[in-house]
Amino acid sequence: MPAIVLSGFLGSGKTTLLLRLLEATLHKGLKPAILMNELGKRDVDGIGLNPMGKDLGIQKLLDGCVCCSRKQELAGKLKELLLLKPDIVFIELTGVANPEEVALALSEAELIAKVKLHKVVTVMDAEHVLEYNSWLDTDRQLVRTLRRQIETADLLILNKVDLVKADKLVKIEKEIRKQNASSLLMRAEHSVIDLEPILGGIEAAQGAAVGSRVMRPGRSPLVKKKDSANDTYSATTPETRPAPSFSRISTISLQLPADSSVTPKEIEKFLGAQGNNLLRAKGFVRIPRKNKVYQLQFAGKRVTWEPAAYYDADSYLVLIGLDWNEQNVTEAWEQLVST
Ligand SMILES: Nc1nc2c(ncn2[C@@H]2O[C@H](COP(=O)(O)OP(=O)(O)OP(=O)(O)O)[C@@H](O)[C@H]2O)c(=O)[nH]1
Repeated sequence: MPAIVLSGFLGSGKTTLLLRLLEATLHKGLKPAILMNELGKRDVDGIGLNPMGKDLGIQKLLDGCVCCSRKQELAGKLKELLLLKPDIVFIELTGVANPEEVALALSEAELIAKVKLHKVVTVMDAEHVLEYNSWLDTDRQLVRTLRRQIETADLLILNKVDLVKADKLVKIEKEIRKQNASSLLMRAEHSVIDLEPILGGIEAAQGAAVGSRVMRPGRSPLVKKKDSANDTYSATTPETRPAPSFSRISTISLQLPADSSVTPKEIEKFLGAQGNNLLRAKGFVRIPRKNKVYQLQFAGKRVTWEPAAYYDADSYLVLIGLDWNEQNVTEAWEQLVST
């Protein structure tokens, strides 16, 4: 089973790309499966993920990162997907995952004969990709991870170009090229791109015709040692392992009572009050005045509300933050929803 790994910082457009890839895969008459990893305790992205009305094989790994705390579960989830006999599996990582870790996990003994890494795709938010160094400078591990996402990708997608002026795009591309000079770099709005560079060759995947590939090592000395027998990186020697992806990120799940009269504006103000500590927020909120559920997205410091007719249960938000005081955030939320 060929695997395509989707990486990229929180909110850059991975799920948006995943939806396009799923549609394209189905159009080709291929059967996709999905492994979604979310940092938060509750799923948001996987809800309503049924492109072209199809229910797809999907496994979710919540509440942690498949590259570290949930790593042991990766093999089990992939094996469950294999039982569905898909032609391809898409693995959407959390925004703070180092794709190298997943590549290593795929080369472990129990998976190596069954799952082959086909492509690593990294999606970048054009509006913020150059700011991460200064914005996240308290977490050097995280900054390193974001560099590795770029350095090790086979394909780089500079997404959200609608939010950036043309001359700045050229500057961003130059900076990206310093980190990865050779991989295909494409501009995109809402992750619309020619998908052939990602999906090309998958037709031949049935019967394991797509060969294993070696992950781009990039320029970092962290992962270099290749297991020549298997043409993959060795996951056995500790000194060759990539550094952990991040250190000071944590998530909070917040509940909104059914009878709450909190307005979208108040929620936006609450999110804004978290400043640079808040990296990402998403969830579902019923707005009583409209008697409708909306999906809230806070990504790259922008908030959007989309009607979510496919979701009709409790209101909740998942927040991902860096270096924050979880208790303060939770208390501020409780105060907001109780007034
Ligand atoms: N303006 C603009 N918004 C975009 C674009 N691509 C995606 N978005 C929006 O950005 C938000 C985050 O997109 P997702 O696809 O969920 O991002 P993600 O990388 O999967 O997010 P996480 O998995 O939470 O890290 C959503 O509100 C998208 O609609 C784009 O090109 N331009």
